[in-house]
Amino acid sequence: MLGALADDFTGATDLAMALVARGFRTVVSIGEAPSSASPASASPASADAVVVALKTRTIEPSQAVAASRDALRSLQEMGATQIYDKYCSTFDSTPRGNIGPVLDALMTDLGASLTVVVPSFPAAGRTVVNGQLYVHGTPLAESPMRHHPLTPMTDSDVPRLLAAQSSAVVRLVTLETVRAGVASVRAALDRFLEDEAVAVVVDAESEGDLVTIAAACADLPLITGGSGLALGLTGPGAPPVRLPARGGPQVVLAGSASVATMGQIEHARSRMPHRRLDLAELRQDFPAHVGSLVSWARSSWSSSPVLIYAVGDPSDVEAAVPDGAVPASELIERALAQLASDLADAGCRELIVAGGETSGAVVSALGVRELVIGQPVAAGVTWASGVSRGREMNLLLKSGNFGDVDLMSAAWGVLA
Ligand SMILES: Nc1ncnc2c1ncn2[C@@H]1O[C@H](COP(=O)(O)OP(=O)(O)OP(=O)(O)O)[C@@H](O)[C@H]1O
Ligand SMILES: O=C(O)[C@@H](O)C(=O)CO
Repeated sequence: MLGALADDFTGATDLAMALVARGFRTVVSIGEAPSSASPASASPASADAVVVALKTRTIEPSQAVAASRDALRSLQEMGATQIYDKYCSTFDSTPRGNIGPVLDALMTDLGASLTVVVPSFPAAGRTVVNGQLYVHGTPLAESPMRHHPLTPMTDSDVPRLLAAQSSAVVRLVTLETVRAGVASVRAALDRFLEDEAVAVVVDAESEGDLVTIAAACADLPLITGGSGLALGLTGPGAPPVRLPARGGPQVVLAGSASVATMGQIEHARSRMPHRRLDLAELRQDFPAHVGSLVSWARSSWSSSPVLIYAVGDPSDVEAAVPDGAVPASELIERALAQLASDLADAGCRELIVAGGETSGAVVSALGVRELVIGQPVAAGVTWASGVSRGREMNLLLKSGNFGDVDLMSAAWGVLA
């Protein structure tokens, strides 16, 4: 069995959909290893891959390490023979972590002397050449990720980013070696082996490169990267699951401030009823503001999906927290989580959530323990289903920068 841990929930479904596409019967477990009450279609006993969805990207490094170690232990108890540490294809992190500290801890616990670091995800425009991470051809530090509210990325050099937060010796394998084939990559990795733990950043520009890298890493106890590396893995050929439409009201909750999400919000605003969360009102009377949005959604959702969002324009992002106030990110995550919970109670069984941190807050509030992966929607974006308070719900957890501009209105059609 392949055991994986993802540092956010959208990343978990991104990886799981890649594994499903490669023939793995895959279960996504929320926050911990699966229970025995998994859906029969993907019970952990019969799973070829288990992805544990964590919310560790931006928490204290020590907490991220502890949660990742717990997840590793559970995966090992379930018989995982290789571990896949999934982080963002744009290496979202701060100089303190959490990619490095988690990688260090997993290497120690697994007794791994060497691992690879492969953020590339060419289908979503993320490539690594000479250790430099590009987003649709633009260096990461010049891309909109520079202005991310929680993990602003101001350097494009993956070895340097990693070295700042990891105690492993950091090395690089360039594209030339990758293009020379599996044996060349394997030989390069072997040459880097030394007494200390070694993390090797490996260039990849195409899916063919990722297939080569995955083959060269088949024997490593730990591999790390975005979801692209999974394209080189091969499962036993389990058929994909087709989720049914659930009927009833459809809701979009967007906490992401990413450029792609803003474009999708703008597109959706001309097609569906919409409201923006008001930070001042949330600070003044949180329950009243959330309550008014619940009433508005219920009176608006009979003939169209409804959209509630946090950021429609970059100027909506709160740069500095007013003195003594709760940070905007915390308020917005709490508000969207409460809205998801109240709207599910009011009958919503189909929900799109934009943003990884946001998805973590929403899915936890819904009490969903496991996700089954259904129909793909776009690169890295998929429908999934989970049980919330005894009811099956269809959930689409969208990474901030993923999906076409019409995703918020078009994705529902994939379920029909
Ligand atoms: N107006 C705002 N001011 C400051 N922070 C905000 C504002 N609106 C939203 N946020 C916060 O920004 C963060 C966005 O992170 P989230 O992971 O949800 O989206 P993303 O980074 O675009 O997605 P992903 O991680 O999948 O790429 C959330 O914590 C959210 O609460
Ligand atoms: O790898 C990615 O880009 C996504 O799965 C993600 O983690 C964004 O939060």
